[in-house]
Amino acid sequence: MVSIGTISLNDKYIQSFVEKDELTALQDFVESAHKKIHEGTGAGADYLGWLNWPSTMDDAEVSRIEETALKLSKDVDVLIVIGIGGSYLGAKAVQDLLSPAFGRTGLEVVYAGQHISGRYLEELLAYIEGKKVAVNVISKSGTTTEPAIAFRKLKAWMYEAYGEQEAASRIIVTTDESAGALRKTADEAGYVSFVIPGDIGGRYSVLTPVGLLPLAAAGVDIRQLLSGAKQAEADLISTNLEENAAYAYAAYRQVLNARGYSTEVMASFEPAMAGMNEWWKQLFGESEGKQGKGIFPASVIYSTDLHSLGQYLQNGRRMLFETMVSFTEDQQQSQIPFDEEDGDGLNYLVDKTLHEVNQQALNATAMAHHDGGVPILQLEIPKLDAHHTGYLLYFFMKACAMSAYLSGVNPFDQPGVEQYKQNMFQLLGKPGYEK
Ligand SMILES: O=P(O)(O)OC[C@H]1O[C@](O)(CO)[C@@H](O)[C@@H]1O
Repeated sequence: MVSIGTISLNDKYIQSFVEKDELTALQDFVESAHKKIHEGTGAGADYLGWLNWPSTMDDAEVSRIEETALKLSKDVDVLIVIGIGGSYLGAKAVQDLLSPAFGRTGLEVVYAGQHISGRYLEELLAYIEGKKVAVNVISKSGTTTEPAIAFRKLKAWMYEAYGEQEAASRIIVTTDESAGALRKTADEAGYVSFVIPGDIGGRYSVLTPVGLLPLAAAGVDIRQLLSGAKQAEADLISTNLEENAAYAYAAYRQVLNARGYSTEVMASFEPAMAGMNEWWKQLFGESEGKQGKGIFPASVIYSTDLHSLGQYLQNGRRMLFETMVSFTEDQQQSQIPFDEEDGDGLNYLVDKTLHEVNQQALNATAMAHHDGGVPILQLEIPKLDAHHTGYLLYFFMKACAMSAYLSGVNPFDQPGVEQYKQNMFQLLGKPGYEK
């Protein structure tokens, strides 16, 4: 168990697969990768801005985000966040994790520009008819096709619905400080704008205005989110694998990968984690999947997926390891009621809460999958709130940088994402892409 700091790494169900020596053998490599991260001596060092971001973010900018969100909450029914990949996954992940599943009150935050579905966009346009709408378009380049199409359509709708001046006051741009098509548009049209720091890539940008503005608009306490990340920044500094759970997680991943466990399944027993799983998949998938290397990131929500993928996890091809994320505190104390007839035979559980039952489901699944040949890492988080969510985000970013450097790749580029774009531009006849 590596438990210095807020998140503990429980390695109980890994010990029969990995010898302690295998992990400690990586200690020197961890130290060298740590230098790459902290001294900026590795590949992609121009994109290390996220490392000290929680402790250095300008407080006045946090206030400006909060003020903009407050104004939106008074003037607007629906905020449409337009972006793809790292431009929206973090905000959606945190919003889904921290907002109630039902009966969300206040400003509604919805997403567009993550795909080219005409059906989705037309349904969205029909949905916002008669509502007070604002748009936050998020794109560093401003030319990514999917969000650019969504923005063009929504902008046209807004100019038609509100007229030029009011529509412009309802558009907020988050983009590069000085470069790119969207910066030019924002400056020319006089849109309110926020800056994506030049040294922070999309998938590491959730704690910048990219994630913070939509989250503040959705009612998330962004100062608590940042305070958790700041604590993680301070905690996850040791190079000792016995003291730094993020580095131990990264090192275990690489040991397992070397043993042929090439797929990692992120598993949670909390359905609100589904969005976080998607954010995590982009973070690790884009950071590590290159040069023919990388652990394939997959995800499940249990118990739901125990009744779809559970069979495969238990008895299928043995190239999987699981990372189970759980929250320790029972925040709801939701009881199972007594039933006189006990037709379902559940009366034996009446003195237990759903949290306790769910925790035993996790233990039972971990035991079963372990016995079926699946190594399991367990990340234990004390509580599900904004502070601990901020901690978790930073934990994964730090672990990802370490893991990618350990595997010998640049954690901060994504050259492979271009290939489909080139083909698509050629097929669509974009000028300049004829060949
Ligand atoms: O912000 P942009 O330029 O629209 O790019 C969107 C996304 O595309 C990527 O560059 C590649 O998937 C991500 O890192 C980024 O979040």
